[in-house]
This record gives sequence, C-alpha cells and structure tokens, in this order.
Amino acid sequence: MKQAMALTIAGSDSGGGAGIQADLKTFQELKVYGMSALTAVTAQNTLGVQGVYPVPKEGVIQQLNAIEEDLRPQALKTGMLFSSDIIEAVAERIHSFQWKNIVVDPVMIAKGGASLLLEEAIDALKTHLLPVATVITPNIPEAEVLTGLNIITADDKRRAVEKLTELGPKYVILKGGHDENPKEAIDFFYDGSELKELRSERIPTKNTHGTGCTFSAALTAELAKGKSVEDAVETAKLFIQAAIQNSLEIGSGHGPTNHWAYQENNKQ
Ligand SMILES: Nc1ncnc2c1ncn2[C@@H]1O[C@H](COP(=O)(O)OP(=O)(O)O)[C@@H](O)[C@H]1O
Ligand SMILES: Cc1ncc(COP(=O)(O)O)c(N)n1
Repeated sequence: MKQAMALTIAGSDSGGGAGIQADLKTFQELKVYGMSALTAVTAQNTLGVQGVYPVPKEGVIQQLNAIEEDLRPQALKTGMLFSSDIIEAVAERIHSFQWKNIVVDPVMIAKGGASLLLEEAIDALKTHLLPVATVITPNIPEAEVLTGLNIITADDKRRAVEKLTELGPKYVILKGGHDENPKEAIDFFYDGSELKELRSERIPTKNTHGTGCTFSAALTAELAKGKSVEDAVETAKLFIQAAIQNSLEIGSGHGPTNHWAYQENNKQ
C-alpha cells in the first residue's frame, strides 16, 4: 500500500497543543506520515504566547525544496505564516511544485490574543495564497478580516462563505467555534454552489487550545489518503469532537485537546 504523506507549514508551539505539534500528532493518529516546514518559533503555553521568532524566508524555502526533492506530500496544510514574505514564498512553491490538496488555515490570532500574522500580511494571504487553496478553514474573526463583513447571523455566514469563495479557494469551511450558539458547534461547508452545515454538540470547556490546528490537520491527513473533501471534513469533525470531549486538564490556562481520543473511541 502506498504510504499517505502530509506536510504542515506552520509555527511551533512550545506548549505542544497547537501549531506544528498539534498537526504532527494528528497526522500520526490518522496513520499519515507527517512532514513539517517551520515558519516561526513561538514561546507559548496554555496561558498564552510569550514570544515569536520568525524563520527567515530563505529557511522556509529551503525546507520546502528539501521536501519536494525527496518526499513530496499528497496533501498539505498551512497554519501560522506570520509575514507576507513567507506567504509569497509558500504560495510560489505550492504553485511551481504543483502540490495538490492544499488546506489553508488562515491563522491570525492565538486564543490568548497574541498576533500570529502581521497586519501587512493580510493582503498577501488574500492575493497569493487563497487562490492556490483547495480548502480554507477560517474561524469567524478570521473570516471577518478576510471579507470585511460583520458575521453574527446564519445569513451573515452565508454571505461570508460566498465572498470567501470569490477569493479563489474551491471549498470554504467557516468554523463556528467562536459563535454564540450555546448548544451546537456548527461549521458552514461551501463548495461554491451548495451549503452544508456540519453540526456537533458544543462541549462546555475552556480547553480549546489548538482546536483549529487539529481540525485542519485531520482534514489534511484524510485528503492525503485520497479522500474527497466532503468525506475528509466529516472525519475531521469527528476527530475534533472527540479531541475536545476528552481534552486534557494540563497547564493552568486553556488546555490542549486530546489527539488520541478519536482512535481510542474507534477501538471500542
Ligand atoms: N466547545 C466546542 N465544542 C465542540 N466543538 C467545538 C468547540 N469549539 C470549537 N469546536 C469545533 O472545533 C473546530 C475548530 O473551531 P474554532 O475553535 O472555531 O477554530 P479556531 O481554533 O481556529 O478558532 C470546529 O470544527 C468547531 O466547530
Ligand atoms: C504556533 C501556533 N499556531 C497556531 C495557533 C492557533 O491555535 P488555535 O488552534 O488555538 O487557534 C497557535 N496558538 N500557535
């Protein structure tokens, strides 16, 4: 059997709950060989981000070249990209290497409020990266920045996914983790013509550090196995639901999700 291989292009979270660490743990749980290109080192724990140290653009390019030369991913995701320099370099390589199954998680702000993307990089994200994306997975505040819309109602969400599709990605998943619905976490899934709602019970917990990273990594892993976007997103939703349901009470801030819960549940 051909080994499924996936790449994450993202920042490091020293606390292990988000970023590259969450992505690689998720790939591993879904039995996908994980590769990484690091864009920034963050000093971070469950309480927040204490420092951000970007990798020079040349360093990011060299990591991508090394992967292309010898390994090649069947799917990849981007997370924290930090600057327009890095975004342009990543978009250019995705295009020239003809990499497929591109998941763009437009990470902007960590749960504690620290900025993981410079203001000057938003334009580059819209003009360079979104056009080469297969799927984008913004949360509500990120979708507001990308569209300029205020997103509160279901109608606002419909308008937002349509507007986001106009920026170039084939599919948009607008995640509902940040909305006010106390009962359900509803993600809007739009394929350019049809809108589907992905619903799950909202779990009352403060331990949501890394939920977005884990969700987009699960989606990427399933795409690397050759699944359709429609099927991959169903698994990603089940994966994140199990990970939040069994989140870990470690650290004294927003604890991380549990990356092994999905497989543990499937064993029973
Ligand atoms: N409390 C929760 N209970 C159940 N699912 C949640 C909860 N919070 C977030 N999710 C789900 O986790 C995924 C990540 O969403 P979100 O937290 O909005 O992303 P981000 O980490 O990028 O802000 C989505 O599928 C969302 O519906
Ligand atoms: C390096 C890095 N990348 C991404 C996030 C976003 O995490 P979340 O999924 O909690 O929004 C983070 N806190 N740190």
